[in-house]
Amino acid sequence: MSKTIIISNRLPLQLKIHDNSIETIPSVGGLATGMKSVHSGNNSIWIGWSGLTEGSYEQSLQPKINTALREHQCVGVALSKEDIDGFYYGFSNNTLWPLFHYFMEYTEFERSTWESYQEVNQKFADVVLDQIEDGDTVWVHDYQLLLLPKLIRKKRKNVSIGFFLHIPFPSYEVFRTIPCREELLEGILGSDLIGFHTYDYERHFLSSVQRILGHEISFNNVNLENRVVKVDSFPMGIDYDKFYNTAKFHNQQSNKERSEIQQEIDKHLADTNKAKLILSIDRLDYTKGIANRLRAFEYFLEKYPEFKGKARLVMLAVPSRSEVPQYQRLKNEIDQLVGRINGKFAEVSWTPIWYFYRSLPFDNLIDLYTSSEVALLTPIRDGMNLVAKEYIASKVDKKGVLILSEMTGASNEMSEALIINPNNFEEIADTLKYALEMPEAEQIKRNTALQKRLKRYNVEKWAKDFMQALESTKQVSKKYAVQKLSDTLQDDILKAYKNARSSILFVDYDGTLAPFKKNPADAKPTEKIYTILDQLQKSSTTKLILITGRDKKTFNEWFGHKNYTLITEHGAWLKEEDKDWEQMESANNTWFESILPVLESFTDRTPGSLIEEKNYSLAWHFRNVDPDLGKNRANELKITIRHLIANHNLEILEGDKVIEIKVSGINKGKSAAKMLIKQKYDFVLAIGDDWTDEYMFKELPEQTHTIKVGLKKTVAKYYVEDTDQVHQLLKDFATLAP
Ligand SMILES: O=P(O)(O)OC[C@H]1O[C@H](O[C@H]2O[C@H](CO)[C@@H](O)[C@H](O)[C@H]2O)[C@H](O)[C@@H](O)[C@@H]1O
Ligand SMILES: O=c1ccn([C@@H]2O[C@H](COP(=O)(O)OP(=O)(O)O)[C@@H](O)[C@H]2O)c(=O)[nH]1
Repeated sequence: MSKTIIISNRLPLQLKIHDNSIETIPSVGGLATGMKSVHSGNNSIWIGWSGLTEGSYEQSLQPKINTALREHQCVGVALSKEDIDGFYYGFSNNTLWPLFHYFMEYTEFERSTWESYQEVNQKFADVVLDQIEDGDTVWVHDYQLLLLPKLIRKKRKNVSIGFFLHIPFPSYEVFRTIPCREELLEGILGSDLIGFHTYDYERHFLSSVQRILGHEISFNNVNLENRVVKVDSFPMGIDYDKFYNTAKFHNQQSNKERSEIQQEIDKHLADTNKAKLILSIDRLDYTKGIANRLRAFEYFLEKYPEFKGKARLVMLAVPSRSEVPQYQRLKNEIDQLVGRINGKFAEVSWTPIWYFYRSLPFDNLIDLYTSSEVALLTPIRDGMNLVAKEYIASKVDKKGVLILSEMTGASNEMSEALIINPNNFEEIADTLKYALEMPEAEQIKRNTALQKRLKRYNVEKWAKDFMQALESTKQVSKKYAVQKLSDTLQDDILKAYKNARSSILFVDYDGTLAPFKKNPADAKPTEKIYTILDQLQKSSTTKLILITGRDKKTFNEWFGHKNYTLITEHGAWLKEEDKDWEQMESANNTWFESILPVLESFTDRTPGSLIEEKNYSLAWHFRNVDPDLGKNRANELKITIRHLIANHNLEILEGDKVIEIKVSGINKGKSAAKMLIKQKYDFVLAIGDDWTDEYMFKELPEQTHTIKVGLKKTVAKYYVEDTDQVHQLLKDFATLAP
């Protein structure tokens, strides 16, 4: 039975060793609770780091550790202290974390931590590969494991791989600054489905993939040579019922049953001078805007002194990544700020800030959520921010006001909150005043709408949606109605070829025999290509035809000395084996003088584009142009030359990143069909990769074996993954050739 494998840096439980016995502490974070529905039953395992470093405990404890993990269907990845320093504190949290949150000034690139990151991703891959079987589904989580999807796919082709990023994906302009940008993108693209919290992160990712790796994007699909990767947004939810029901339960508790913290808060509430509580909860992280929040609160008290003694900030900062220098500096800054502000404003019966630097158990979090009139969450950047959602879910009476930074992923879905720019103190101060004075009816109205949405799209729904989308990515090739050329199908085709008395093979060049190069002139045939073609050419019963959009001159240079049959410029020219070139279609190029100046003006203002002049056609290439600009200019070009095309009886062919203008009625389909009139063949095969080859696939007789290179929209019957597979196929033909 196939299983699901969840992989994240941290496991849903952390291990601690006390006097040779092992304590398992369940993780309370959103991910652990959210994945409960996926990580249940006997058919799922969770792979991650247990929190223990190699060498920090007696080796004899290892079996006990494994058993403790196994009881929770977990498998540990053993990491050393050096791994944690390089991979976790180093590359993950000193490079990727600040860069992805737009803190470029904190981002350090170090060769050694990058190496450690690669090694640890490989360690994760080794454990996964040990556990995985064909047909399994894998869900990889977060920025610590960006290389993992590719490492798994390299070894296991028949598994479904999903990846979800919990933090923002930055804009291309920021992402491009990282030296190992290609490796990171290629690592993620090992997946079948890539998920983000918001559409913005999704489009930033797609833009980087398009600009850095040059892959074609259609809607939210990345078209790789051999696969389609789906990219989508899935805003993570929370376990709504857990927060709501616990808060409800707390509200019903008697004084004695209540927690110590709650009793302290109750005392405060009973005070005649009770101040309204403004809550903030976050890990102590520079992305959370804690220092800004304190300064904004100070400004608020200065601007609206009437709130002195009437409002109090309760700030819970959870210790985090304390080995990273930026976090240590931030801790000092916050300690000082809290001290200064409290010193400046405190009165005998009131201090403006209650500051806790620790983590609190779940029940105490609920106490804070239910007792605070306002939540003030001001991250400078935050992938989602689950605290915002938890605060609203805990408001059983629907009273309370959420002030939320527009830089959080959560703000996209929580428009009924008071949304602020965390850098605008004026706005924060005014919004705080508005929140503290908001009529109850308005609070209830806003929170009713928010709760409804949070309850519906809870974390279980989020996980289910992701898994369903991953399942449906398997259907993509079905959508294109083209079948993968499996080993069995290939054997059938080879058998038919072997039995045929005469065969004809139409083989396209660029993207089929030779992979694309930045400069078309560089895509020269290799020795390997010549060897395969030479072998095929030897067969007395096979006619091999190279059919291309390229110009006669180039093909003559590359293949003129061979005896292959060549068709160039889509069918304008034909060279049959050792004969001379002959014109296949009557064509002229007198129209060049009207079109060339237009193409030149487009080339001048479109950096990276170039014109290819053939005998009877002109091609405008934009492979090396910024992808958006290229697309826009190509559309503009088509409109600009529309009337010229009509006047000269020309037509436009759209290839892969190329617009070609040529005499109407010449195409690969027509010329291939002409070759079949000359002689009868009982085996016909056509293979090509782009739009111009579709003419062949359409025009050739129904029984033709039509093969597309790459999984793209096509009328061909089968597809192969890449040029390597084409080489292999042609080699097999050559071996069988009579
Ligand atoms: O494991 P740590 O280094 O201690 O960090 C804790 C987690 O922080 C990050 O959380 C993110 O995920 C949340 C849920 O999707 C999201 O709401 C938040 O905005 C993110 O910052 C990190 O992504 C996790 O991997 C860490 O475990
Ligand atoms: O003492 C605490 C404070 C917070 N949290 C939890 O930590 C998570 C913080 O998630 P968020 O998305 O807000 O930010 P992150 O820390 O993941 O960047 C929330 O689920 C909180 O309930 C916790 O478990 N203990």
